Amino acid sequence: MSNPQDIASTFKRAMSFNESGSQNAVSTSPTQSYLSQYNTLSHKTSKALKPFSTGDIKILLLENVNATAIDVFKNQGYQVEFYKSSLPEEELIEKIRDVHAVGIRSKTKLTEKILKHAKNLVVVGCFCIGTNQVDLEYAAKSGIAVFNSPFSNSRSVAELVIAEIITLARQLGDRSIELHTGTWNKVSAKCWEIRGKTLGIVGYGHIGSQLSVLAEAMGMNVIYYDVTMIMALGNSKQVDTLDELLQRADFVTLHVPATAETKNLLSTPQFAAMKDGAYVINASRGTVVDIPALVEAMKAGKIAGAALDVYPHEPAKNGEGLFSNELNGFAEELCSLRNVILTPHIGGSTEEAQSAIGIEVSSALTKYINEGNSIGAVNFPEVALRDLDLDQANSVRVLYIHQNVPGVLKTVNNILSNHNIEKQFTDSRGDVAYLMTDISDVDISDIKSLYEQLEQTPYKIATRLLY
Ligand SMILES: NC(=O)C1=CN([C@@H]2O[C@H](COP(=O)(O)OP(=O)(O)OC[C@H]3O[C@@H](n4cnc5c(N)ncnc54)[C@H](O)[C@@H]3O)[C@@H](O)[C@H]2O)C=CC1
Ligand SMILES: O=C(O)C(=O)COP(=O)(O)O
Repeated sequence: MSNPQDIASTFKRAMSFNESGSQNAVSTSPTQSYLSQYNTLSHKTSKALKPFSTGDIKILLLENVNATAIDVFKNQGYQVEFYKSSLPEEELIEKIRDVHAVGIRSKTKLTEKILKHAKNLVVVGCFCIGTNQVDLEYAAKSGIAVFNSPFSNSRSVAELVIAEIITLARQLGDRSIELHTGTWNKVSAKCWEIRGKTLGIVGYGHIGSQLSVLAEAMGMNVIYYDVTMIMALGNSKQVDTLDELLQRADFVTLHVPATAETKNLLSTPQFAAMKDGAYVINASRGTVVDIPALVEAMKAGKIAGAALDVYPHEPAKNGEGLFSNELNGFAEELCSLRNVILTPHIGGSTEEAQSAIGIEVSSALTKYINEGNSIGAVNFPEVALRDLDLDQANSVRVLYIHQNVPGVLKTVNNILSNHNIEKQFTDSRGDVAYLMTDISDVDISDIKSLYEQLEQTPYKIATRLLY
């Protein structure tokens, strides 16, 4: 990973324009920006025509994103506004209006309704794995790139699940609650070793496969079901259907994303298909298990225990309970059941994971803001060029996001044709395309006109010039 502090310094030319377009020197003190850019997005106000330096970049961080991220952003000279929790919708709409980047975790929903108000937003950072909380398609069509951390908390989740397998098998939660409330209850009935038992993993991606290795090391047999064919690690075996997995597993654990296909992936028929006395673990998303159906299966004695880390409606901040959201109508019954472990979405909540995610996602955002590099974006064409050649006189990087239709490249290159094109790279993803071009021999007085011509092209979504 490149040192984030180096990123801005690759753009050493200290120039900017004021609103009348005349040239100004920008301070190059270590805490200030070296970067100048024109920036706008198609639906944004004319205010965005005012160029800014990195010191003008505003970052909104929600949900207690790790301090490592704040350090990375502050080292760039960005302005950072930080909140420990997610924000209510109305407040979020207010806060998101002016910012260039927003950092969230799994709780904050960035819907079309909210993103519509984000007039200057260039990039979203999900400081977690899941990106289901963001309207990725609307973001892409609005020229907003979204990044996440694909695996920095995978190990933390896998370790939590290992702990839960043993905790359920030995009824540790119940024994602990009993003794905390004064009852000595020494039992071995229906308490098991996990050695030799079968773990069924649904979703054999980063987390599922990591868990597979740990579970085998403890003597479990591992089978897994995934919609794609994936290489088996160790002695684990892929099965052809979810039903086969459910019929064979003593423990079923879910590691799939929240999609339309995974909604209620485990419901009444699936619980019925499972072994009598099997256990269920869900640390994926709250939509994946039909909790009322789970409650019924547990009350009937079919399922011997469950560990849930995620819920359909999670509280916005610490201190609130599951009961505080009336949509969680199942909460009371769930809490009354024995051998149920309920955790507040802490699968990825370790010091190691959070600090790694903080650095990884903030660095990706910084590279995108400062260089236009979109490699790793989850919703966006992936484009990068090597560093802008600073020895090259009067070079400018043109970042141009547009609708993916024929003829755009011709139009743009016509506009750029008075300059030497040093490097150019384009990529498309669905309806959106992203063109990055380094041009040289640009007289500084031409930049504004170049920008305005690009802005007037018919299929433009957003234009930024870095120089
Ligand atoms: N509890 C927590 O704190 C955390 C929860 N998560 C959740 O765990 C999920 C999985 O994370 P990763 O393993 O990193 O994701 P991943 O993308 O590496 O793996 C997901 C796997 O699920 C498979 N899959 C998708 N749809 C499926 C279906 N209908 N049936 C069977 N398999 C299906 C995919 O092919 C893929 O192999 C994330 O999407 C996130 O929602 C992730 C991190 C922390
Ligand atoms: O990484 C994920 O997808 C998670 O679910 C973890 O979410 P969090 O960062 O704890 O809000």
